[in-house]
Amino acid sequence: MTRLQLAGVSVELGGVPIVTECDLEVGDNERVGLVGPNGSGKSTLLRTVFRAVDPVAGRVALDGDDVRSLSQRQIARRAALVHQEPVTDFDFTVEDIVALGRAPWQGPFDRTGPADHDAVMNALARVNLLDYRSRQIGTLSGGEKQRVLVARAIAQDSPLLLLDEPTNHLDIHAALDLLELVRTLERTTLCVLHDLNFAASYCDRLYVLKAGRVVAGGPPADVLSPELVRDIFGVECTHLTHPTTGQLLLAFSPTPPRTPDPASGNVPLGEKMKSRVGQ
Ligand SMILES: Nc1ncnc2c1ncn2[C@@H]1O[C@H](COP(=O)(O)OP(=O)(O)OP(=O)(O)O)[C@@H](O)[C@H]1O
Repeated sequence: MTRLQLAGVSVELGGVPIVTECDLEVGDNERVGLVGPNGSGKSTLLRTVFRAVDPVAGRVALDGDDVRSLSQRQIARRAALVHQEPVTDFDFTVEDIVALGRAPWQGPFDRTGPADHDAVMNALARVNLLDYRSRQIGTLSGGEKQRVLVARAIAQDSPLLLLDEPTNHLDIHAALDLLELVRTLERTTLCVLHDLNFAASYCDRLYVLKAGRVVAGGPPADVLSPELVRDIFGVECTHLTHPTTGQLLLAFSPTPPRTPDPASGNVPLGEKMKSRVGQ
């Protein structure tokens, strides 16, 4: 049983407010998505769970326990993170990286035991990377490295999964496979997603962040209204129904171009590019 709660969380970085008074909850076995424009604070919110950054106000709690009262090991036993940074440690094999997921369960002088080995092999099999286990991590493609990070989180065997753009680098087949895999893991999940159709079809509930504030929360079909998508992302969106699954499908089109205003320096990107190529 795992529940994540963020209550009134505010974060400052370098003295600048990045996240302001965020309330967010992920219930046991729920899959919750976090969406919002680039720079809106999604990764920063995830980072508060691991105390990579501490809020200046509010509380982050795992199963009711303030994360500030937990050691890093205790947090890692409850929550695993699949982050965005590329893995570049050339000296490590794929198996070494996935085995790091077992560290929270091992004592300082423990050697990797049969149970750890089984967990690592099982995790590699779940992401179809068993044949890659002896490869140096630096020799893998971006999508393969992403799957290694997911395998590490599976091996970590914590009830809460935090995923920061897990479909980054993945082709459409691999992306759908990965989302389906995470669904079958049946863990409590908070997932940052940029693809709103993935968010709509994969998540039970969504939160929308804008400039560090939670501006909407609820079931995807309610949250991702054409009005909200226009307001938050600046694009037009139409709700369709998938012909076979019956799920919500969002179709996007650009908003009508804004009138360029060179005097204010507020020139849309497309206009800037045209002027650069002399059109
Ligand atoms: N150490 C820092 N000092 C100052 N500002 C920072 C620092 N780290 C991040 N930021 C800023 O915080 C804001 C939120 O960043 P964050 O990575 O949380 O956004 P995000 O919503 O995850 O973005 P993206 O979708 O692009 O990954 C950004 O404007 C970023 O530039």
